[in-house]
Amino acid sequence: MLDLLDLLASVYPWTKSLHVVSVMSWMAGLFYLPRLFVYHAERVGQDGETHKLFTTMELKLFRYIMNPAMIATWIFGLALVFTPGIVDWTSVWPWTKAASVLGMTWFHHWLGYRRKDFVAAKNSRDGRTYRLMNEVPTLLMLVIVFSVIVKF
Ligand code: HEM
Repeated sequence: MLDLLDLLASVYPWTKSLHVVSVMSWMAGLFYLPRLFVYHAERVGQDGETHKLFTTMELKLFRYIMNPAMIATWIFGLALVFTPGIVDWTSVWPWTKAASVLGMTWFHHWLGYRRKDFVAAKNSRDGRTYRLMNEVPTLLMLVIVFSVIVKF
C-alpha cells in the first residue's frame, strides 16, 4: 500500500495544476478588488444605490472567489511542499517564495478589513492609496514566479 508521501509524489502534476489554477483565481481578485476600491473611494461615495451595488460586488468577489481561492492555493501549495524531492530548503528560492506568499496573505486580509470599512461607511483612504496598494500583489507575484521557476 502506498504511504502518503508516495501518494503525493504520484499525483504531483495534478497537485501543481490545481495549485496554478487556484493561484490564477486568487490573483484575479487581489488585482481587481483594489481597483473597485479606487472607484468606490473616488467616484461613488459611501451612501446611495451605487454604494450598495459596489459593496455587493466587493462582498461577492471577496467571499466567493478570493477566500476559497486563497484556501485552495495554500492547500495545494502545502501539498507540493510535502511532496518528496520538490523543495530544497538549502536553496534561496523557497524562502523568498515563503516570505512573498505570507505578504500576499497579509495583503488579502488588509483588503478584507478595507472592505468592511466601506460596508460600515467608514472608509478613510483615498483612491491614490488604493492605486498604490494595487502594486503590492504585482511586486510579490514577480518575486514568487521568479522564485519557483528560475529557482535561484
Ligand atoms: C500560499 C502558499 C503557497 C505555497 C505553500 C506554495 C508552494 C509551492 C510549491 C512547493 C511549488 C512547487 C515548485 C516545483 O514544483 O518546483 C509551487 C509551484 C508554483 N507556485 Fe506556489 N505556493 C504558494 C502560493 C503561490 C502564489 C501566491 C503564486 C503566484 C502568485 C504561486 C505560483 C506558483 C507557480 C506558478 C508554480 C509552478 C512553478 C513551476 O512551473 O514549477 N504560488 N508552489
